[in-house]
Amino acid sequence: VVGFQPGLTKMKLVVLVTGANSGIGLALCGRLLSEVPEGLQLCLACRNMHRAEVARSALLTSHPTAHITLLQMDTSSISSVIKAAQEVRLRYEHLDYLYLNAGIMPNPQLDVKAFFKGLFSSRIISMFATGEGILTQQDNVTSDGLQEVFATNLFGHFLFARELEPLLCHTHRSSQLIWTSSSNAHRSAFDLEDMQHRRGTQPYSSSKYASDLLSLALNTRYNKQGLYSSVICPGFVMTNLTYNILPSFLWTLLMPIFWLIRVFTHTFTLTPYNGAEALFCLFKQKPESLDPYAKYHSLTSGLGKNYTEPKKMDIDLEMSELLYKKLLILESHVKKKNSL
Ligand SMILES: NC(=O)C1=CN([C@@H]2O[C@H](COP(=O)(O)OP(=O)(O)OC[C@H]3O[C@@H](n4cnc5c(N)ncnc54)[C@H](OP(=O)(O)O)[C@@H]3O)[C@@H](O)[C@H]2O)C=CC1
Ligand SMILES: CC(C)CCC[C@@H](C)[C@H]1CC[C@H]2C3=CC[C@H]4[C@H](C)C(=O)CC[C@]4(C)[C@H]3CC[C@]12C
Repeated sequence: VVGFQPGLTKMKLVVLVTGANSGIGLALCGRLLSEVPEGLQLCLACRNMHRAEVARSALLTSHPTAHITLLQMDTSSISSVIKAAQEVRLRYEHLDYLYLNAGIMPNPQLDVKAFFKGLFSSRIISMFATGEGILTQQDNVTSDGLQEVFATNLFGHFLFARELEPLLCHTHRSSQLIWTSSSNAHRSAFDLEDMQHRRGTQPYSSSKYASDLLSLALNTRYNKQGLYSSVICPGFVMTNLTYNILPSFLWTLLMPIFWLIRVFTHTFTLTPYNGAEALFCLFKQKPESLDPYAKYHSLTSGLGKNYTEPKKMDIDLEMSELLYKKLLILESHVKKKNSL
């Protein structure tokens, strides 16, 4: 196990970040290490170990005394998630922070007509802030027979957190689950009868809305056991996830315009460092003080100042409970199928 030192977990805060080898996840790791250089046992959970090694080396270059371990996990694969959770249970007695950040938006398509229509409507600011109604994706099916976006962004994380329950639930010590959701999460894209979004063209929005609902249900279930869940939106950030939407030369041309747009909507955080603001902010908050109905947004002002703002989500308890029950049924189904 790369960088693993038994006994270390007793003194340090244990933080595990999924999708930690690039973008917002990697930026968060850098920010956490700058905040608590010595007091952190950081575990980077990544599907690609080569990229994980590169990320670990980069973090160690800027934080040479940091304790960083790696964990192989593909959140879209049931067996990989179960195996990774087993490994975490062997390594640690307790997890203080579990950042559920890995995510995909495969084959994104910009609806150019809807975009230009939106440009000349009153929806313009919200269109830029959320991307609502102008982006579609083409989903795939995993070898477990699940929709890939649902499996990667939501279900793999759900299963992982459930498998880590003994490390997350303690009456004398609190733990935090922090989901990287999105302002692109919309109720209209989500259907309880089709929670994997097999039929629609907005699996990304659906999976993020599901994570907002799930976070609420987790709070209902687990707060008494010291586990708190919250969701954040990093804003619009230039990362591998968004580069795919347009050709790279167009992004370069658009950059000055994006800096200008930031004057009107602070949601254009643009860099992974800025996007990680809300994730970093929640690290410093008492979980009991957080609002389970709020999404915490990373925002960057026209002058480049970062801050975090909570906004009420369009979710309700009844729907969150129904989703939770459906996820439990799917969990027992996939475990049975994998003979677990
Ligand atoms: N960029 C943006 O504007 C926004 C991003 N977000 C969310 O932020 C999160 C981070 O994305 P971002 O940093 O932008 O994009 P990146 O593509 O840079 O990061 C995504 C991370 O998730 C990992 N990942 C993807 N699929 C899997 C998988 N099956 N198993 C394990 N890890 C996986 C990637 O690993 P690998 O290198 O192996 O692909 C990578 O480390 C995502 O959840 C995204 O939805 C939310 C709102 C806006
Ligand atoms: C001149 C045009 C071709 C410029 C098109 C710009 C759009 C491609 C982008 C404008 C706003 C962007 C987004 C906003 C919200 C993001 C959301 C929070 C998320 O989770 C994923 C990515 C976004 C939808 C992002 C995607 C690109 C834009 C629509």
